[in-house]
Amino acid sequence: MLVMLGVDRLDMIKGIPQKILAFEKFLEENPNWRDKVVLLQIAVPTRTDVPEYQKLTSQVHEIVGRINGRFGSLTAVPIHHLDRSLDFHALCALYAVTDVALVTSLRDGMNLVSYEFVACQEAKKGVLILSEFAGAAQSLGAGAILVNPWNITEVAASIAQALNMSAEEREKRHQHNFHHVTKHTAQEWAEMFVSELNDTVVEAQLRTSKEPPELPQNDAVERYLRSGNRLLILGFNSTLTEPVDTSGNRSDQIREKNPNLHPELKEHLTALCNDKKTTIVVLSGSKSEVLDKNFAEYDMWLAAENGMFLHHTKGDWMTTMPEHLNMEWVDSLKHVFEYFTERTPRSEFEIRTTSLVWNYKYADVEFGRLQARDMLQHLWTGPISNASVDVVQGSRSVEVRPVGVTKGAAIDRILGEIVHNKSMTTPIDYVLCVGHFLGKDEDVYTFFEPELPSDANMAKCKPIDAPKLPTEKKAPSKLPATKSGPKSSQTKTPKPSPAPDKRTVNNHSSGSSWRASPEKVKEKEKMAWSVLDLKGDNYFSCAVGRKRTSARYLLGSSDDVVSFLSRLAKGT
Ligand SMILES: O=P(O)(O)OC[C@H]1O[C@H](O[C@H]2O[C@H](CO)[C@@H](O)[C@H](O)[C@H]2O)[C@H](O)[C@@H](O)[C@@H]1O
Repeated sequence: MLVMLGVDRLDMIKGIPQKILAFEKFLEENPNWRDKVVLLQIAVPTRTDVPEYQKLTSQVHEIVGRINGRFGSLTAVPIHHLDRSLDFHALCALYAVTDVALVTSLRDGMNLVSYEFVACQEAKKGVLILSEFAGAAQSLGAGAILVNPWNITEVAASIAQALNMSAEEREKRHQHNFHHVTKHTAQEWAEMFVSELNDTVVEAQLRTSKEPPELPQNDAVERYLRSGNRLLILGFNSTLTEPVDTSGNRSDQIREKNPNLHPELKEHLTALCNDKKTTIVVLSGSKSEVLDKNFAEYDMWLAAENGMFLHHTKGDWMTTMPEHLNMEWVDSLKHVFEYFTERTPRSEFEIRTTSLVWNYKYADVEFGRLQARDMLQHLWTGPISNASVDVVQGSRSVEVRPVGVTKGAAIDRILGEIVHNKSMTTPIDYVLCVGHFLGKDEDVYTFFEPELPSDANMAKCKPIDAPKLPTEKKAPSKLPATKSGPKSSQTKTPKPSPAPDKRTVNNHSSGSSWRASPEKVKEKEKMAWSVLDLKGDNYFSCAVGRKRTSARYLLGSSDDVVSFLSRLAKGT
């Protein structure tokens, strides 16, 4: 005898009459199954004093009675209907012995029963028939048989399909759902929720914070000249690139897809890169190929895809990606990005190794914004509703990346690698961090935030209670002997691949891995911290072309960045 199970509050939205009627139709059409399957319906009483609910109870009892009368025999009753709840252990036991669970909600926010059923089915690998109108259909839909509960014929056919399903197919479907239920736990949800909540706090602070002042260029140049070990972190797009017309006018002029390095920067950048006391890192969202194309000739560090890939222009690319970066969501999102790219003239869609980016910089601004709004709605209610991803909305773009991929999160690892590679023993005492970064990536500004500058006016311009990392980045009295540190074994070039998690080879023993072991990463991060001796006045974070920012200062455009860098290079 196979067991089918329904567990619902006895409520109109649960579609209990529809479920029982579908079961009746199934028995009608499949006489061979009579006496071989039983439907156990636990109908937990609710709002029993409300006449509509009393009516529903009578209606259900009447249908159950009729069906049992019609298909029952001396030895078997097709439906066991219980107007009661069960204690949790009994319920779990019941879930575990069930062959087919039947959820026919006409409307349901989520439907916990489907998750509980899947969680208890590790041994049995039963089938879940699930209403497409239950929220759970979004996450368990791929493993379940989805039905429209109003369509009695369809539900009856699905019951037949479930009962006759081969063991292999049951296993496959179960594994899909079991993986989902065990991976996306309440703990994971809570972490994501808190992280999103924190983001909204940061965004709100940015909205209410005062506009920072212009970069005090004279002071920044003077301090640069007086310091012994400088670190310059530069963004790429709209920071070091030639200005482009993004007025949103409808023009069909042909333009390069990727922006190019500002033509007036070359000479100054060369001079800065050749200065032994200066280390330059271009930290960009762009792919490694784009950065190589623009910066290969300079003696500097390139950090592509928001710091997930790193190399010195004379060395090989390596990854700084966290071990378990999940990119499973990419495939289900691609078609959404394609859909909006096709329908938004002059918008672009880029698949990076660690993110998907839709950019409407060159499209009609108003139309682009409307499309972006629709796209976000589409994303949130569909493919990413259960994925650990961040949707990063720019002024003219939408990006999706795994949670935790930000420039600020990567900088620790980048610094560790640079300090180790250069065998740096003099503390870094000057940091300039300039970019036209997305809000999410502004964490790179706060990463370096040391003590507040002595200037009282400056202090006022800082966002109140902005989230801060340790208040001062200071070297211990003794610097580590970095020269004897282990040599990096990361020696491969990142190749564009749609599924980076598949190529995170961690073959330390062979020495061919291009991901450092967690121990090595930690060691290098520690090293980075120990060579930072940054006083507030020697720290210049600067947002380009933005007004609301957590950076200390502003510059208007990439033209201003070039002119400032030329002053640093010339020492004027
Ligand atoms: O990472 P970078 O190379 O330094 O560039 C910064 C970001 O540039 C792009 O975003 C900017 O342009 C978008 C399109 O106009 C706009 O929506 C966003 O607000 C800007 O920040 C790029 O899309 C990002 O991936 C870069 O991180």
